Amino acid sequence: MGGTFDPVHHGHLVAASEVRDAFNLDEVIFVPTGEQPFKQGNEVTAAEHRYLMTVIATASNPRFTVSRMEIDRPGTTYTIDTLRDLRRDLPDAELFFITGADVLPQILTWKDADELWSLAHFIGVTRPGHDLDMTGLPAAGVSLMEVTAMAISSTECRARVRGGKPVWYLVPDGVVQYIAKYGLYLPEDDAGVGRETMDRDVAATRADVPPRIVEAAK
Ligand SMILES: Nc1ncnc2c1ncn2[C@@H]1O[C@H](COP(=O)(O)OP(=O)(O)OP(=O)(O)O)[C@@H](O)[C@H]1O
Ligand SMILES: O=C(O)c1ccc[n+]([C@@H]2O[C@H](COP(=O)([O-])O)[C@@H](O)[C@H]2O)c1
Repeated sequence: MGGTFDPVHHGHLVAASEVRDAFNLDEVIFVPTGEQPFKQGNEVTAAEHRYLMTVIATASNPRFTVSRMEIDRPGTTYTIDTLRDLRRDLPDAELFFITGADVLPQILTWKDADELWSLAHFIGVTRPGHDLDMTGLPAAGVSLMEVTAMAISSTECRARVRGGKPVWYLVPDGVVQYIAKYGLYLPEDDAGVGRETMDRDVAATRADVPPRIVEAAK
C-alpha cells in the first residue's frame, strides 16, 4: 500500500487490514512515498517523520511492515520502479497494490501505466466521498473491495492539528504523541510548543491509568 502517509490514519489501517484478511495476504507492506510526482510544490512533511509515524502505527500488527524503498530512492519516485524492485526482491511473490477510490482513476496517468498491471494486481477500496470508478482500467488487473467507511483524510488531520483540535482516535495514539513531540503541522512560530503539548497529552493519558501501573512505569 503506497501513500504519502502525512500522517498515517485509521482509514489507511482499516483498509489495509480488511484487504489483508479478504485476500488472505501474507503481509501488507506500507510504502511511504519519496518525492511523489503529483505532490511536488505541495508542502509534504519530511520523509523520515512520515516513515516513523507509519512504523509506530503498524508496529503492533505482525502482518504489517513498512518499507524505506521509496524514501531512500533519490529523485522523483514512481510506483512502477517500486513494483519492479519488489518483483526483483520477491521473485515468487504474488504482488497486490492497494489504493483508495480517489487514487484509482489517476493510475492511468502514472509513469509506464501500461506495464503496472503485469507487475501487480490492483485493489481499489471504497472511500467516503469518492466513487469507485473502473473507467479505462483493465478489468483483469483490478479488483474492487468495499471496506468499512472511515471518513478520515490526512489533510483533515493536519488541519485539525494546525487549528488546535484533537486528532485522538483519527490516528493511532503513538502517532498523536509523535506529532505533538515534533510539533508537526503547526504554523512555524508555534512548532516550539510541541514538547509541552506532548507532555500534557501523556499526563492526560496517565491520569486514566491505575496508579499502580504509573508507579511501575516510573
Ligand atoms: N479514509 C480512507 N479510506 C480508504 N482509503 C484511503 C483513506 N484515506 C486514504 N486512503 C488511501 O490510502 C492511500 C494513501 O493515501 P494518502 O497517504 O494520500 O492519505 P490521504 O488521507 O488521501 O492524504 P491527503 O488528504 O493528504 O491527500 C491512497 O490510495 C488513498 O486513496
Ligand atoms: O507512479 C506514478 O506515476 C505515481 C503518481 C502519483 C502517485 N503514485 C503513487 O500513488 C500512491 C498514493 O499516493 P498519494 O500521494 O495519493 O498518497 C503512492 O504510492 C504514490 O507513490 C504514483
